[in-house]
Amino acid sequence: GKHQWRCSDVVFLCPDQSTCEQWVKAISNQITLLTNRPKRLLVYINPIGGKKQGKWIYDQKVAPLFHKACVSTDVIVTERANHAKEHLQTEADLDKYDGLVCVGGDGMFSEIVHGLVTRTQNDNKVDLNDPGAELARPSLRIGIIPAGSTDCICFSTVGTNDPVTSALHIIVGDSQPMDVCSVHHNNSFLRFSLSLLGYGFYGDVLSDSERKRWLGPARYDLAGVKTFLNHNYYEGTVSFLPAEDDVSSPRDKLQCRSGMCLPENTKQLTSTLLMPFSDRRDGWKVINGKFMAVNAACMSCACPRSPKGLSPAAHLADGTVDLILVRKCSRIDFFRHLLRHTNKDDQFDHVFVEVHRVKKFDFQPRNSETVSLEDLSEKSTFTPVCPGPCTCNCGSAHSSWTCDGEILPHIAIQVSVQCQLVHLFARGIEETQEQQQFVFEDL
Ligand SMILES: Nc1ncnc2c1ncn2[C@@H]1O[C@H](COP(=O)(O)OP(=O)(O)OP(=O)(O)O)[C@@H](O)[C@H]1O
Ligand SMILES: CCCCCCCCCCCCC/C=C/[C@@H](O)[C@H](CO)NC(C)=O
Ligand SMILES: [Ca+2]
Repeated sequence: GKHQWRCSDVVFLCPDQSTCEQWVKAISNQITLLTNRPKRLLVYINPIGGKKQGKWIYDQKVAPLFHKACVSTDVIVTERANHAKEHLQTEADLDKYDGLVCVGGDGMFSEIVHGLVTRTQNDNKVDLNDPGAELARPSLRIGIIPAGSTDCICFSTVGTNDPVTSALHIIVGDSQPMDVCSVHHNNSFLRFSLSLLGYGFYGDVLSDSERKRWLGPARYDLAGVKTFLNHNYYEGTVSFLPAEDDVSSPRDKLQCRSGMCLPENTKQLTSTLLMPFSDRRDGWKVINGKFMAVNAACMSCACPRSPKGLSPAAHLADGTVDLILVRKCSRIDFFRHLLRHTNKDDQFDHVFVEVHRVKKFDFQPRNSETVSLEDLSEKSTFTPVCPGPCTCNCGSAHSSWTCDGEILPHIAIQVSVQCQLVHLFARGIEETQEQQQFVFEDL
């Protein structure tokens, strides 16, 4: 139930010992032939993510399963932020492994993706600072054992944040391609975004919640209430290159399900992704406005707090990102919109909300960009950074971007989707039995 997998024992009865041994040998041989199953994994554990249970979860729930399945592991418990990233970038002997495992939350997974992807670009002499560069794809898959606060990437790719389920997807060698957004400031690479890139409301929530990390996962609730009460809006210009209209839409109610976002099914969607960078302004649209939030969801961003996610129909591996613009509105309207993140109502069905499926977008804050995080760091996000003296929540304030829970050092950014850049040990969210039954009856 609820996308959770469990181990189960199957008892085979046979007449004698030698038949039994033959069966065991035959089964072992068959399993050895399954080349998609990893045999050797490099595991990184973040001991301080979420409720600080990462090490316990791995030792108690995951390691025994890997042992049973004859998967050997090298385990590194991180000692500081960026430990895993730096190890992957410079030291790790990646040829020894069939995959990586991340025990932690979205921030820890982001570290591992940054380490692996940067290492792959260095090995292939690809310049990450070039926004038009075609990035090389890493050969190793990554498994996520959820042990964070939000675990959005695990939830959006598996349908649950359950360590045993994730361990079993790793053991059976599932493979799910995943889009990654690259974020640049001018010609300088800032970060990759794997789940939510958010300016305005979510940027402010994340800036504030980082100061409350000692509260654990509850920091998001407290920061959320505070940010909501502040009710800030921000002015800026969003320019974007839309995906082809006839392919799919963020409002088509077609949720990304297992098998949908496989390479053979997404050729049509990705065929025009490799356009020369000089042509980038052809077909672009520009929107100026006052925004409560500018959100870019590379995947649905489903998580326990928002079971359908910020963009329920976003696809994991179609080479697009859903750009959600929430314009200035009343507090009560914004509350209605936020509430719909948590229930089944359509969060885009408001006049002040628009959503676009795009391949690339730029954001430019009003008053042009000379503001960087260094300029902002001394000032609280809740004190508007205005050109002149100001005490109200006026539109000349700047927010900051949250990128998978990290704050970006710049506000003017350029974003492009790197189609299927990484692969996870996952298979996408499977239809539940009731959903399958429903489709069958419909047919
Ligand atoms: N040993 C460590 N000490 C301090 N920080 C660490 C350590 N190992 C990793 N980190 C950092 O901790 C940050 C948060 O970790 P993680 O994402 O696992 O948990 P979370 O923030 O609680 O969950 P979520 O991202 O799902 O909301 C990561 O950005 C990572 O860089
Ligand atoms: C009136 C009730 C309002 C409740 C609104 C709840 C909406 C929660 C939506 C959370 C979306 C999370 C998307 C994932 C983001 C992650 O990248 C990041 C790091 O883990 N986590 C957060 C919380 O930003
Ligand atoms: Ca996508």
